[in-house]
Amino acid sequence: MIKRNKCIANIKAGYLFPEIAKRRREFAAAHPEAKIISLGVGNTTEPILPHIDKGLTEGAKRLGTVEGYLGYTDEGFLELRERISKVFYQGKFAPDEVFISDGAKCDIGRLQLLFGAGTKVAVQDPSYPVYVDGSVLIGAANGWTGTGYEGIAYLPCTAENNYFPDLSKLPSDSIFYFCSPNNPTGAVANRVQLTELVKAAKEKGTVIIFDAAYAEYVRDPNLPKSIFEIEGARECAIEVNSFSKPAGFTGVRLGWTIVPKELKYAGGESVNADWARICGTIFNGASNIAQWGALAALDDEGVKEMKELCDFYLGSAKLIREAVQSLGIACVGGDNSPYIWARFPGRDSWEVFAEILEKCQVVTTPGSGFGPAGQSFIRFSAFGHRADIEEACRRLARLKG
Ligand SMILES: Cc1ncc(COP(=O)(O)O)c(/C=N/[C@@H](CCC(=O)O)C(=O)O)c1O
Repeated sequence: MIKRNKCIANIKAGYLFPEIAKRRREFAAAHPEAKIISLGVGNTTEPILPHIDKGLTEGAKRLGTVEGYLGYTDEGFLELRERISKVFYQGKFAPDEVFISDGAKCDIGRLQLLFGAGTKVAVQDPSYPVYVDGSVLIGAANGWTGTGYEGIAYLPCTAENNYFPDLSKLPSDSIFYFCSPNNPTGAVANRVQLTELVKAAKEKGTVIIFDAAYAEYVRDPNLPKSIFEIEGARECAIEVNSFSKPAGFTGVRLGWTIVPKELKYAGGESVNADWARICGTIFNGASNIAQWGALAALDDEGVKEMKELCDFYLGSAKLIREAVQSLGIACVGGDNSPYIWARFPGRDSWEVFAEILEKCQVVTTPGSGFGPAGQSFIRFSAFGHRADIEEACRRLARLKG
């Protein structure tokens, strides 16, 4: 009989968000009258705005015509790769450094293949679970020790260090997943911090995998939206990004990864060439319809619509932050990100999750699901219809006393 892949045996049962969905179903079954509101999974809820939606629908119609039909497009439409470079990176990347994908999570999973088993992995703690779970699945980390996975370097990002890690703890010759604006803390690294990060990575031979999935939520003009705003990043960083949160493409599926040609392995081989080989071998390209939608999102009208959508969710984040703060609960985030990170000192995150669900019929995300340093925190997501956000904020008052 075939033996089970030990890497899958190593991973704790249940990815975070399906576990939350399971507990929500159980609660709903026990309380059929409850009108549950989700401030949990960061899944967009608002309709795609007209100009971008027209890009998708016209793209779909094109497929029904002889002259418009397109099959496989491999690394993606040349025009889309050029426009991503122009709109987000001042044109400083050649099209063959821009890889179109079916989403940032999918690319994060595939990027693990570039570095494979036995690579040292460092993450911010807390952070998006895919970095750690993906590393365990590929064999770059081992079993659960009770507080974390063996082989992962967890770099705490806490109130005490203003949610920026101590880079002296960054292992050499590792890959370091860095997310800014951060999921779940909402912290955005400033230019000085990212400059320190690039300097440390180059000194240590570390590759930064910079996850910029929430970059379009940054509203402070002094805060960087990309690691490539920092001198020297081309030699030590890969950037992953997505249309999910700025355009509402969580179900449409369209992301991209930037792999600069300057990025080399220890032996001088090209990481960009290997990424092209991996994508060409196990990925048959993003949907053409999604790519036409992304092209619409990147013209002047589409860029305006993405800003409008992000502003809408940021408005909801502000309401949640005010509601949580009015309870005397310390929290961060929500100003340049759609997540609020609230601290419940001395409490177990899953217990607070259960209390909020019980008392308020509101689903949240327990901070411990993002890593050991997330214990005693709760993440509130601003992705919801405004009426639901307002109702959830009213209900949170039940936590008083
Ligand atoms: C830092 C970060 N990077 C990538 C993604 C997913 O991007 P896409 O695969 O492009 O939709 C996400 C999505 N996160 C949501 C959805 C959950 C999930 O993707 O597993 C959440 O944290 O609630 C993310 O937070």
